[in-house]
Amino acid sequence: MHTIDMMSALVIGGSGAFVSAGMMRLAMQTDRSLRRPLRWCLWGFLLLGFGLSQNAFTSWAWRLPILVGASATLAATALVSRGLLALATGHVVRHPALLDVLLPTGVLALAWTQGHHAFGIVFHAACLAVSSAAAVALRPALLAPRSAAEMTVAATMTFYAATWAYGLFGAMTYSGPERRHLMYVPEPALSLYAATYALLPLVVGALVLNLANARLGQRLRVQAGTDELTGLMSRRALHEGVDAWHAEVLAQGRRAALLLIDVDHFKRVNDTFGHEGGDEVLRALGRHMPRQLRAGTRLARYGGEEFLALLDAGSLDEAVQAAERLRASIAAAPLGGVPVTISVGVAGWPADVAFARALARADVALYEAKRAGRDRVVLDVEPAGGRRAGEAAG
Ligand SMILES: Nc1nc2c(ncn2[C@@H]2O[C@H](COP(=O)(O)OP(=O)(O)OP(=O)(O)O)[C@@H](O)[C@H]2O)c(=O)[nH]1
Repeated sequence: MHTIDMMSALVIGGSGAFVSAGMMRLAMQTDRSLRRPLRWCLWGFLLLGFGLSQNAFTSWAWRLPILVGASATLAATALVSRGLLALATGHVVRHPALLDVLLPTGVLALAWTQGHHAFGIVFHAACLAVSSAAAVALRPALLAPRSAAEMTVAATMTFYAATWAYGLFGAMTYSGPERRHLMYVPEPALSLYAATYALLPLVVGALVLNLANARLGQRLRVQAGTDELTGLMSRRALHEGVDAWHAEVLAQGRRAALLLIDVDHFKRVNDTFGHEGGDEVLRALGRHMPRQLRAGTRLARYGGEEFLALLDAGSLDEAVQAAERLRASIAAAPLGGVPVTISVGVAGWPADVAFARALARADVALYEAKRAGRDRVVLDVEPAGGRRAGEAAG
């Protein structure tokens, strides 16, 4: 009865592994960057499907299929673990993937010559070693997961390692006749094992896809939050956290200030040095400006040659001084081989004022700086009774 359960499990598990291999093939087409780990999983599932199904269908009298099935299962565990590890933690195992296939086959072939009991023990010990190594490597994903997918993968690998540990115990204490299906756990646990191994290829396949999706989403989020040319925060990323940042600064009893920064006569830079030369200046600004501003300042590329810095300062004067230091440092040294200057509009962002309103005030101040001759910093004075930007600082 249990033997038939095990055979059904091998058929179901084998089919599931082949379906999972197909899913890996499809996923590889959607995203090239994850091709390598997905390819390892694809080969792993193919081997697993082959190993499980040929064990279900070959004659009971043959012992060789047991060796082949065991080698395929062990190699599959190593390959899929390698893929899961790369997807969950970014850690890439260095040795060639072929070793994951050849090494288990060699070890098991040696053990096979020592009879079924020794073989069962070595097989379980090897599977336990491979799956435990993966579970240990995935520990960060279990203890401090960045996504539910990561945590589920780590939990599944831990569970999988535990099943091999119990299997090893079963193989070591087993003293009956040779079993064909390699599972030497006591009879009552056999059905549970059958169900587990029937479901596992599909569960792990779904997890691999989930993890690949999470990786992809993470990469897209980073890409969306980063300006491609300068490596600074994108306008969208700056907008996302802006209100929380404002509340935090005010809660600390500090002033929030906006520095709207625009490169002067940038059209001339492009006209003289070409668009590529202009891009190089923007890249150099992306490297230079964060070094000049205090750590923790949120700096984004806001438009073509326009940048926005969110500053927390003790006073608006302090913010103006920071802007002035930035302006002077850029005027003093050519960036990307091109001498450029910047104009900066500074505005305070008081409590109960919307971000858009504070930004509009910084824009007015920037306009004043341009109008007054560029290469300067102008502080906007929040209109009280209609005072205009530039009057206080100009
Ligand atoms: N190379 C390069 N140029 C850009 C990029 N984005 C915008 N620009 C150029 O920046 C220039 C901005 O020109 P304007 O808005 O007229 O201003 P300006 O020449 O800097 O003059 P002022 O701002 O008045 O000092 C335009 O020529 C845009 O084509 C970019 O990503 N790379």
